[in-house]
Amino acid sequence: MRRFERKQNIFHNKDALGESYRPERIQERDEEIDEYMDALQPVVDGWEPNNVFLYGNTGVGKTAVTEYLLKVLREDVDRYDDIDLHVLSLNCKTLNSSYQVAIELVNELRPSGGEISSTGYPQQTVFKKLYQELDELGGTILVVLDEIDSIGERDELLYELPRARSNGKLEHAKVGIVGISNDFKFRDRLDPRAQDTLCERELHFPPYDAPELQNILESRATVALAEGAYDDGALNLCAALAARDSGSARQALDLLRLAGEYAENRDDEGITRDHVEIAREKLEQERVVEGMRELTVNGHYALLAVVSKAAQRETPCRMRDVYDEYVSLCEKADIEPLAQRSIHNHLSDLRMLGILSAEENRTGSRGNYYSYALDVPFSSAMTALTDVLSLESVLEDIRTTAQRHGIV
Ligand SMILES: Nc1ncnc2c1ncn2[C@@H]1O[C@H](COP(=O)(O)OP(=O)(O)OP(=O)(O)O)[C@@H](O)[C@H]1O
Repeated sequence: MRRFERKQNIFHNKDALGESYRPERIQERDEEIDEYMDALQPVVDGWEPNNVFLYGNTGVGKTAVTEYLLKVLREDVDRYDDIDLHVLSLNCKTLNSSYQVAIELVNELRPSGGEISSTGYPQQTVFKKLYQELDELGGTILVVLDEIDSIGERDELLYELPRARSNGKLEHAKVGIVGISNDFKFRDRLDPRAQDTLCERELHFPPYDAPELQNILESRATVALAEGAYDDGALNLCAALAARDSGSARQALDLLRLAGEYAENRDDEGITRDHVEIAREKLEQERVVEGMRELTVNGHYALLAVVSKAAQRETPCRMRDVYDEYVSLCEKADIEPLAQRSIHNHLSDLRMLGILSAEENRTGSRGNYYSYALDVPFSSAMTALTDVLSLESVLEDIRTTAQRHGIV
């Protein structure tokens, strides 16, 4: 039987490529950090904090920069005796109303054993309890709400909390909210009053380009990887792939970590571009499988229709043609097809998930239309569909057609 044996020829500190690692230094965000520091300056000056709203795609450093700056801020305000700074951080992912967020905040502020139950109170009672707790703590309190968009339409807390002091509900505490989101539409959907308060200072974090990701990776690789276990080529490719796809540092780091695992499992001496290519395929595959979980059966069929068109080398193809293909697949599977409008919505979802791409074509007087194509490798989409659809003969036909057209 094989036994475990320590392998550390590739990784020096693998955790440094993981999600929980806090980088010592933040690369490529000098401008955003400057703006962010300006927004937080009133804290150091002893005034009421600004409310700050940070937005940008996933993996572009919103959380990393926030954690880094709050650490610096805490250290720096230590020099001033008259500032008593507290930071309350909450990820709102599973909390979808002001009520739930307020309950979580109250419970975070209360000693263990003194928590309140998550149901059964009128909202204003929970808010009142929150103000009491905040006032008891006193000083300057920054409430960091990550993934704040989860709060949805019930966003009353976002305008009531920042106004609590001026409305006489807080006496001792000066509260500021730092909201973080990767949903670009969230801000526009907010109640106008909440929008005015929360977005007092807005900071946009744009996606990273390849040279920026290269620098971030280089700095992380020196901590995470063993000396001589990687070359610029491998880092370059991780940076280029992530920049082309999403501009996310998380994606670039994931690629590097996975490529390192492949190299390690195969007892190779260092990470090469080939390992990165394998890692890319694996990550893409995971993304499709993950995305597929969110789809209904008809979403799977909509994707199958595009996959079938791709097998015939007929993508990008128009909605009309995707729909005809979808109807014919439904007939083969003996299911009732949905109307074209619904399939259009499914294709939009697939596009949002990064599984399909859509190209806009201009036709002049007759308006514009979209052409759809796969945005993931054909083989990844096929594997994911094979897992969720029991349609062996249809899938086999598509596979044969693809082989005939030289698509693998
Ligand atoms: N400028 C940077 N310098 C160093 N590391 C970075 C930088 N930007 C991002 N990272 C790293 O990339 C990963 C993702 O960053 P982070 O979690 O901050 O992204 P985010 O914008 O908050 O994403 P999400 O919206 O998905 O929460 C983390 O491991 C983080 O340490």
